[in-house]
Amino acid sequence: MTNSDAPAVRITDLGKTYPGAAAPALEGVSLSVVPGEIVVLLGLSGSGKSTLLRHVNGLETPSTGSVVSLGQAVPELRGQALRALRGRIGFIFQQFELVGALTVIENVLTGGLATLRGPRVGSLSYPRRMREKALGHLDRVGLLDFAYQRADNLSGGQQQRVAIARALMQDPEILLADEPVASLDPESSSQVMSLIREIAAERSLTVICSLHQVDLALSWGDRIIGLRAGSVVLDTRTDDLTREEVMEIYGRVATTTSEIAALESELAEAREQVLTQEMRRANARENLAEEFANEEPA
Ligand SMILES: Nc1ncnc2c1ncn2[C@@H]1O[C@H](COP(=O)(O)OP(=O)(O)OP(=O)(O)O)[C@@H](O)[C@H]1O
Repeated sequence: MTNSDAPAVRITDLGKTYPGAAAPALEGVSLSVVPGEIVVLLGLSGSGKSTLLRHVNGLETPSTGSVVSLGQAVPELRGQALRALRGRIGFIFQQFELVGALTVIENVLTGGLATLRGPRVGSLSYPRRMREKALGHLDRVGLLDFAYQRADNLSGGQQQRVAIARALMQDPEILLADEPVASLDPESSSQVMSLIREIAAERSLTVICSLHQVDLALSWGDRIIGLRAGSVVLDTRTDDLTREEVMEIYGRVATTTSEIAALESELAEAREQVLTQEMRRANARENLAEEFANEEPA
């Protein structure tokens, strides 16, 4: 195998059981993702999508099996080596994870912090070349005019575009997206998903994205990986995949429109619960970040 044939991600027999959990979050998961591929993870809430994504950049450690990202055995990496790998893998979250009290450009600049030493306060404390790069990314996501506004003045769709610009500051080779449009309205969702696809094509990025929307997954991804209770139950290119085949991921055969509608309303409810929990966590994180930013130097 030449280097260019090497998978961007190779996962072999991955298992993950969280401490104290009655059942594994992942079990026997094996898959390879080739460079430039756009993969969607689909499955009910709790099926293991986030856990799988978080193994790709070492945010989780496997209980069994192996994860190789960009040629490196992720669970074996520590310290600087792990940080260096994470620098090559961008991550976009459902709740954007911006610091609302900071300006848009400062949020984007934090994406390049790993390359600098010491803390930075205010966009002018970053090198000029980084500010220019950040403005370029903001231009690419259509938000140049918003660069000096507070991030929390922007709509959800705009905030997610800022998060994309922030991820681009890392010059990532892989982009992981954990339900990036779950909290957006349909129009903003479609703008954000189109933007991710366009940017992935421009930069030959490998993308692994978890979604809840079956139709979006079918029209957007090159390949769908379906998870049910931590195991892969479908792994197929989207070209000749039908909606009914995809619905089988959800553990029952949904052939009629009303069955699909019932299942989707169940999904929407589950999503709502997750969203509420994540909003609580995001608020807590943001309060901490603001406290930290306002702290008097010792
Ligand atoms: N940090 C954690 N500690 C303990 N259990 C966890 C942790 N994170 C996830 N789990 C459990 O692991 C299982 C898989 O969760 P995961 O978040 O990966 O699923 P998901 O498919 O991403 O769900 P959702 O669509 O709701 O985000 C669930 O049973 C969940 O409760």
